[in-house]
Amino acid sequence: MSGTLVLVRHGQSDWNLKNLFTGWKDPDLTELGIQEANAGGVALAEYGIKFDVAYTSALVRAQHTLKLVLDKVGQPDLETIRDQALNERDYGDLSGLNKDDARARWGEEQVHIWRRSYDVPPPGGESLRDTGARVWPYYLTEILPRVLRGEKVLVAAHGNSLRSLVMVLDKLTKEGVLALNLATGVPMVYKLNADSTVASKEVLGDMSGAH
Ligand SMILES: O=C(O)[C@@H](CO)OP(=O)(O)O
Repeated sequence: MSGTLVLVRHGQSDWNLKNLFTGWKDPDLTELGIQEANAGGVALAEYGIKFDVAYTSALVRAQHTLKLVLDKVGQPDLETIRDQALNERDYGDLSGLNKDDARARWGEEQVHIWRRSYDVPPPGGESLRDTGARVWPYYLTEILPRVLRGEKVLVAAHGNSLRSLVMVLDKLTKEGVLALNLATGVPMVYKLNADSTVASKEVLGDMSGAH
């Protein structure tokens, strides 16, 4: 057995609440988002884990989530590395638009394809494959080596940047990833083998609450 990788999606953001495509825009957490992040931190504290390092994106909602989780696990001063490689998928021209307005304009099916498909990019933005093309190399070169050294690594990031990672870790197909929605503030605990394959996955909470 090698190390442990914990992934957590940020809590509800102001733009999740307003039902706006967010991408690289930078809203903070709502009150509910703060509660969700705190609940994730409590779940990790009860699980009994102490981290060696944390990673997050260049966006406030993920950084704020990480801070709340680290406070709950009693490690407020943990080494933290921020990198835009872990940012949310760039939503391009959809950024800032209301998701219901987009459905009315382009149709339910087209909007679902932009939101959840593997390789269809929203206009001017990144597909999940494009997002994975920056998340996965960052994971392989920066995060995975530390896990393989036996460290316990926490990553606080975003719905789609984490979907691109979970797709590979869980060996999901292009079709399988369509149905993957990550809940906000619910930690996913992966134990990795020395060859970097997944030995076990545990979800510390209810995955039904995606925004
Ligand atoms: O707006 C976004 O950036 C994301 C995450 O909230 O939305 P979606 O659920 O469409 O991937």
